[in-house]
Amino acid sequence: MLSVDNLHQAYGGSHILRGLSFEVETGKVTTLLGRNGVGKTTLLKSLMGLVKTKSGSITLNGQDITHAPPHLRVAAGIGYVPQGREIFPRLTVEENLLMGLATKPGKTPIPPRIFEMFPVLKQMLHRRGGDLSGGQQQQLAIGRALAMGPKLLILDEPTEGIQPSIIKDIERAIRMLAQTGEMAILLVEQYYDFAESLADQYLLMERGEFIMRGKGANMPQDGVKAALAV
Ligand SMILES: Nc1ncnc2c1ncn2[C@@H]1O[C@H](COP(=O)(O)OP(=O)(O)OP(=O)(O)O)[C@@H](O)[C@H]1O
Repeated sequence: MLSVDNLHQAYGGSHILRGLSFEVETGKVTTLLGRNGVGKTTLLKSLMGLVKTKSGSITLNGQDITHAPPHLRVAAGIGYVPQGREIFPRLTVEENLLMGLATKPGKTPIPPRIFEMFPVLKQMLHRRGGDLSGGQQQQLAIGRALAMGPKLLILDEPTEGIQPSIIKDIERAIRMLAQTGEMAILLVEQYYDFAESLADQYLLMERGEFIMRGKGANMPQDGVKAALAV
């Protein structure tokens, strides 16, 4: 589905991503773990075309998108939930969700599944995004990314600063989305238990390189938690 080959990226003189290669499969959750500042967000930004790739390639469903601008990557089927959510605070919940449909023909309805998954968005449809709690905003950001029916859903630390009950709702939603078999999910996470519970495949990053990788089910025996804590 998504295939990344020998990806390098640098900010000015500082080399951030060092030869990353991996695949993300449809119907599966791939979890990317690593401590603060190792390059996780930079990798996601490279996948979205928000920072330039120095060398290597990014292929989505056989299409080379290494140098494609962000809007074409969205049109090609990548839904992105950025760190810190970045919803539009002055727009209503409904307007935020409609923004997610910008690549679709006018009058395309908001998929009802979003409201089934996150009923609070229906209840708060006409409230301003900025008036929602952090957890509700995270649900809104995920709903907005889902509106256009992505083939690849990328989530950057969706549990950051969120209360435990909403973390459970988000976990359930991600598992359900993977099980539909309609999309691949790439999840960046520092909250180990959440990451382990969802991962089909894991990648552990340290200073712009993968230092461990494997099946999600092997995370405990591979000692990923301890490696993260070092
Ligand atoms: N625009 C930028 N210009 C220069 N350096 C940057 C820029 N953005 C990030 N960096 C540096 O690149 C490195 C990787 O940052 P990145 O945000 O990708 O890490 P991260 O693993 O996502 O961390 P976190 O979990 O804290 O978000 C850090 O050393 C950071 O200071």
